[in-house]
Amino acid sequence: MKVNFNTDKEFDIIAIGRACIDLNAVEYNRPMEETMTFSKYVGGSPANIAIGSAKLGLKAGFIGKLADDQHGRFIEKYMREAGIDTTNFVVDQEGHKTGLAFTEIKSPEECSILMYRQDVADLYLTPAEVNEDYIKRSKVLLISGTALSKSPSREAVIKAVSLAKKNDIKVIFELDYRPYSWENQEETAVYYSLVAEQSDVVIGTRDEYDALENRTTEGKNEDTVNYLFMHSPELVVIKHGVEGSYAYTKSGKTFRGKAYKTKVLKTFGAGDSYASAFLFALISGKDIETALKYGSASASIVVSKHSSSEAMPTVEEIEALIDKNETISV
Ligand SMILES: Nc1ncnc2c1ncn2[C@@H]1O[C@H](COP(=O)(O)OP(=O)(O)OP(=O)(O)O)[C@@H](O)[C@H]1O
Ligand SMILES: O=C(O)C[C@@H](O)[C@H](O)C(=O)CO
Repeated sequence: MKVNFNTDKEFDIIAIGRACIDLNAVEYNRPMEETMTFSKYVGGSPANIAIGSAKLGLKAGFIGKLADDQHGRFIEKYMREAGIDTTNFVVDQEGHKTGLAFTEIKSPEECSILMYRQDVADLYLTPAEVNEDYIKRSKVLLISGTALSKSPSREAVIKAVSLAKKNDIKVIFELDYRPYSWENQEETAVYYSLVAEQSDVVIGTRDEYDALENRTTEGKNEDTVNYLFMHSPELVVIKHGVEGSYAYTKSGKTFRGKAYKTKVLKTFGAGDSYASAFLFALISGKDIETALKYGSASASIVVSKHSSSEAMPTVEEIEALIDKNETISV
């Protein structure tokens, strides 16, 4: 079963949200207090997804706000050289800074991210900086949930969603829930449900859907999809870490994607690499079952490497892993 996209578009995917810096511990398998050196990469979930999908051959664009500093310029150059259209990046003129994410790798299972996101430029994107003529040129608009956490970025994203709907562009909502970005869970649930109900495809982990539904205990996938299918979504993807993922269609079908065996270095980056390859496969006309394999294989490759963005795999690497067929049974 496939998802249909508008074929006569210049861009396959335009992402909106943050493009930031990841500083990943070079000395790992220890607490960050003992890490003296970090490697710099472009980061931020929607930027990682745009980079991953461009590496797989999609034509990607980006809507976001960058700091007028060395980090902002590094991000723009890196993304442009990765083949992403960066013409709709706005450069902040009010002294806001680039978001930084320091990653701690204590062990392959124990990873955490220390975020510096006070007054970050990406959350100052305004509705006036979102351009209808740009969004109209894409098959897909990819929304990252964190961009809904503060105004004016929140309103900018809501405007982008309504422009996409007006122009018959598919809205993909990657929940990308980062609790520290939000005032409280009530607020998250309000904006997450507002955007999820208007989206065509929603992708998130079980925990993220619990945030969307404002639950304190783990919800059931069946209840989540029953709720979302009363609204716009035609496809809902729910990820369960190493236990794999499920894709549910409005027409009542369920598909399961199994995780692939790998030597895990760290766990972050899994979600972004999964989304980029899953969307690449769907937009390239592959069926949902195959798209789940692409997403899982891509994630399995990225968790074995040091970064999230730079480590995004090629189609050949993904297909080689799928062909090996060494899935994790849980
Ligand atoms: N340890 C692992 N080994 C192999 N594949 C994995 C592992 N962990 C996750 N994956 C793959 O990555 C996919 C997404 O992982 P997960 O559900 O943890 O998403 P996420 O929480 O969004 O990721 P992130 O840690 O980047 O926020 C899974 O469906 C699975 O296919
Ligand atoms: O999304 C972020 O802001 C940080 C990411 O770039 C980081 O690599 C990560 O968390 C990926 O899951």
